Amino acid sequence: MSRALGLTTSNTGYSTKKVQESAEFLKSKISIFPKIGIICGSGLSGIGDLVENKLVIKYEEIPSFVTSTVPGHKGQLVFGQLGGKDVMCMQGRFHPYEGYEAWVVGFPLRVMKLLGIEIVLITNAAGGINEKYSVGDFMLIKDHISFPGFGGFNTLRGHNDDSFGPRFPPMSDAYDKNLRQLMHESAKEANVDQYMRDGVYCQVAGPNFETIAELRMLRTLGADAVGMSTVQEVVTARHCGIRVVACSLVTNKCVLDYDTGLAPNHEEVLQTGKERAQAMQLLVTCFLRKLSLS
Ligand SMILES: O=P(O)(O)O[C@H]1O[C@H](CO)[C@@H](O)[C@H]1O
Ligand SMILES: Nc1nc2[nH]cnc2c(=O)[nH]1
Repeated sequence: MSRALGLTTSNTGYSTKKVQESAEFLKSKISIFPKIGIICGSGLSGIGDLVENKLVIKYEEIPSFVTSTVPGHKGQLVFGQLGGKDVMCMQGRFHPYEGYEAWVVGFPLRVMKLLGIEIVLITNAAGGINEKYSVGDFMLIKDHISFPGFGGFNTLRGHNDDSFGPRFPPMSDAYDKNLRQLMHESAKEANVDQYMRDGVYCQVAGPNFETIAELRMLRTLGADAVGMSTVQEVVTARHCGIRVVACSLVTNKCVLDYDTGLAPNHEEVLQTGKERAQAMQLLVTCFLRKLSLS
């Protein structure tokens, strides 16, 4: 245990040895090395079900992978083809509120890097703060705010392995402009562009949903949607040079007024995921088809 800056932690950060062990294990199982990673958000694991010629590897089989404890997250990697591209798909992610250290949450992205992943497509379920958003809309993430990050819950905290990336990586270009453009074009082609928004994702620690006062504060700060994931994955990916495109599904409208009697719940989140699964799958498949790899 160490005590620094008022934060008590046993976190020593990423262990390159552990990342290498995970990557070596996966390399021994696969014969095709994809360049695209996909992360399925809550209720969106159907994207992984569409993968063809599947090789499924449960997280508990992979050295140093933890398990997904949240309903709607299957907890397995799927290798195969989607939209004509070789992909590695995470059906289930790790969240800070599950009790995992920040580096554990971002760990799979380092493993992706060693496997040769160049682009990661991240999805999540989020509550819509922007009053123009409707349930079922997609929000292409153009930027983020991370409250856990501000509080020191940073995936890059601890020893920096320079072979992955610099000590102080920029995040001004976290969400790749060209990939966002391609996602918009894909939305047109998939005929879902009327649901497509561009916005700022705000990560909170969870697992409780926000109070009304908190949501009003997030709105004032410029957040368009709120969730409990994604940022540790994005920061880890960008640190080691993986390009990122990320899309939220607005699964519920955040309640910003008192006395409505309305309250969010995870069942509603999963239900919207179910209802919008096909549209999200179409969008992702279209994007992959249009993507040209170097
Ligand atoms: O971000 P994903 O994993 O999609 O899940 C979102 O949905 C859950 C809440 O219903 C939280 O875990 C939140 O982060
Ligand atoms: N924090 C948070 N996460 C979510 N995930 C899906 N909806 C929500 C929400 O309203 N708030």
